[in-house]
Amino acid sequence: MYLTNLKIESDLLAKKAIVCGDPNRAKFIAAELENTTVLAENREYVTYGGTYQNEKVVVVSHGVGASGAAICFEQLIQGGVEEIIRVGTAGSYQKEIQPGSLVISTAAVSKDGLSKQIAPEGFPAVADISVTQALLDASKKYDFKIHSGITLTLDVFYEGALSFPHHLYQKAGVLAVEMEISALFTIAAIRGIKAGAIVAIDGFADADLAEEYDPHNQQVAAAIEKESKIALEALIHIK
Ligand SMILES: O=P(O)(O)O[C@H]1O[C@H](CO)[C@@H](O)[C@H]1O
Ligand SMILES: O=c1cc[nH]c(=O)[nH]1
Repeated sequence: MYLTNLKIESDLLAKKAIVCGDPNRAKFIAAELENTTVLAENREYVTYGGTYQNEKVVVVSHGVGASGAAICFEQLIQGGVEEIIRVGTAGSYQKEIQPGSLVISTAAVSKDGLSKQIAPEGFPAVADISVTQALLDASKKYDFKIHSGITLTLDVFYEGALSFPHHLYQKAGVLAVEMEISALFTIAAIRGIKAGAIVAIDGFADADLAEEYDPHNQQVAAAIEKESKIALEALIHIK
């Protein structure tokens, strides 16, 4: 089957995929594979293939935002992918979750536009339990404090005339905010595949907590390196 937006023949894909927003991060993660090749490129969607500990894996960038990312997720699933881990970045809602930390998302609040247009109101966006367990197990190999809990998925990066009530979600104990996880978890549930997500914290999302936003510093780069290794390790050990 030819997957139009990814511009790839499905038989080039693997059953296991790492996805991330940034095409450069996909390249960085793919460098951890053996026999890495660029399989396809179109728009924000760049697909790498290779093996990790002898398992066939693809690494695919999905761009920024749930709607574009959903095209990527749907086509990967149409192409036979059965397990997907998102390796992202997010803004923290909690003072103790500092930039450079990692968060495993166990579920996401669907504040994106896409999820509510593909599933009924109130449909939960939940990570697959075996993928989450694999991420938690893989993270134990690193001497690094990793948080796990609920994240929030939003379409908004810059506020407009309306303010988003970040403080309510902060008060409710949501750990971090990003822009694609709820779409991934919702699509995975509807299509019957397994998905999970880990994010590197690159700053504080809420204005009350905000410090200077610098997602390109060394601390964040180190966290991205760590989450990439954790995700690859987890991907090949999902039970
Ligand atoms: O770093 P990625 O994976 O792109 O994730 C986060 O970063 C982007 C915003 O800068 C959004 O896509 C958000 O979800
Ligand atoms: O969506 C995002 C991603 C990273 N950091 C944020 O504050 N928001």
